[in-house]
Amino acid sequence: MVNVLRFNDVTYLRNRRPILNGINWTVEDSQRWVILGPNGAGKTTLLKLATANDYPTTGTVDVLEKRLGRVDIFELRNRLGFVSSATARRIPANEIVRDLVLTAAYSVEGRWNEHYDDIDVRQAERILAEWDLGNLADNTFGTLSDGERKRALIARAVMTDPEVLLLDEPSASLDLGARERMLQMLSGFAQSPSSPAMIMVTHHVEEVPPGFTHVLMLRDGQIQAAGPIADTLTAENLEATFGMPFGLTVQDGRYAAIARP
Ligand SMILES: Nc1ncnc2c1ncn2[C@@H]1O[C@H](COP(=O)(O)OP(=O)(O)OP(=O)(O)O)[C@@H](O)[C@H]1O
Repeated sequence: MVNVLRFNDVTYLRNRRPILNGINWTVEDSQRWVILGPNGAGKTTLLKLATANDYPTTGTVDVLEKRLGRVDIFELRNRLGFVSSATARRIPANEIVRDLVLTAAYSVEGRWNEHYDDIDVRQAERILAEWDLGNLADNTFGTLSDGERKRALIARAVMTDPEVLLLDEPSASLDLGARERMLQMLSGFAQSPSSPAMIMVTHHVEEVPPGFTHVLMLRDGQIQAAGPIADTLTAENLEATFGMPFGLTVQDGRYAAIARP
């Protein structure tokens, strides 16, 4: 067992305001975590620390057993897969989908004159098929729908065989069909024993893919609840996290929450 993340008493202050406060959190390599919380709770900030894109004000963050502040963060980031809405903005509109995935193995965006090994080409084709992008492989990134772009970015992130895959709101802004397709794929990926640890931020319990094992519920920079999803994703904890009462149902591993009058 490897601890892919360990936050020890982490505080993150901006303008003397605690954006994260007293965070203690450990993620093991077999676990798939959902981070749930309202707007402004600190979810993206938590991911910034987990992806070695910032440092805690106090406390310690270990990523893949390396302490932030004592390790070459560029080397560390190469071992992580991270997809957020900012990732999409960095991709040129004329980038071909196949190249977008293939070039991840060579840490570049935009294909120049690299020579690609057969093994990487085969892996890219397999991943494109796995994320239902086979028919779109020759299209440019700019012509893809939002849902297709998100799948393409996840495919690019998994191309490098990351040791942890972090996703910031992968289902946001998708239509019902695209969201359900995304959830099915994330669920399948989460349930594969060969997949890396996963951490996914969302605002909605309806977007929790079956197969995710743990949930961390955040409000005002503090953990309201964290642990195995079956015990932790409860109506009581949702009320504590979102500040209003909910009725919560679970069917076939899918959650749904409706506000109680
Ligand atoms: N660099 C910064 N300087 C000042 N305030 C910041 C900074 N980064 C984040 N914040 C504030 O910290 C709070 C948490 O922000 P964060 O983006 O982490 O929340 P979030 O849970 O991801 O929200 P959302 O769901 O709306 O994306 C917000 O009130 C935000 O305005």
